[in-house]
Amino acid sequence: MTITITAFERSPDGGKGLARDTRVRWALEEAGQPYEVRLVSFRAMKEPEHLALHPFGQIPTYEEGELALFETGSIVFHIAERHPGLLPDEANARARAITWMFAALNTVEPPILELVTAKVLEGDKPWAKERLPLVVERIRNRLNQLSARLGDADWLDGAFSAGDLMMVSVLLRLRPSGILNEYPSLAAYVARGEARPAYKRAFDAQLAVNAGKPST
Ligand SMILES: N[C@@H](CCC(=O)N[C@@H](CSCc1ccc([N+](=O)[O-])cc1)C(=O)NCC(=O)O)C(=O)O
Repeated sequence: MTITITAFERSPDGGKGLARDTRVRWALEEAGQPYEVRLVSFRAMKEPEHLALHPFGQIPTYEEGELALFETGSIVFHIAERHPGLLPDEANARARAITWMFAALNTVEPPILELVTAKVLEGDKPWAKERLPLVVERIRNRLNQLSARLGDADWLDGAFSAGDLMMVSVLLRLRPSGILNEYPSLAAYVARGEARPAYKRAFDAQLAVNAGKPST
């Protein structure tokens, strides 16, 4: 059955991989699954048709026959469950890879999103200058812990998995801040993810959508 995802008609970053449809595109490419893309405007995302798919009026969504999903973690897990290439067959290794998916979304991404909030949404608040260093400290704490665990391994737990796909995607959000470059082993880990042919196809596909469109 045809897989259809939704993505920004025009991504604020000009389609350079930070919007979360990249994670789903990457998973589908790793799984070798063809997919269609329905582009949605910011306005359309808040209209009933899209809200029926995504209660929070966001992208991405995933449709396949009668099934409609939202939340990139859930969508990537759904793809990984049904196609080889993203989760190990061995039960314990599979469970550990899924643990790393949750760790990326629940433990590493929140402080990174706080930085985006602190800078973009709260930057003009009188207390912003006081808050920002606290946010950065929480990110550095997590990155110290993550780089200690990764050590000199290529991936978080043996072969590349959906856990790495999610962790690399989360860390990519940090790149504009420059903080990632303070952790050479994590920067190299992210670069390994970006070097994967499946990631390159996902990135190029999103960029092509935005080519020639001024970023908002
Ligand atoms: N928890 C949800 C979060 C989905 C989400 O944040 N979607 C964003 C796009 S990806 C987040 C994002 C957007 C833009 C950039 N950028 O750099 O341009 C980066 C990331 C969205 O639809 N935002 C519009 C809205 O909420 O009204 C998931 O993981 O799927």
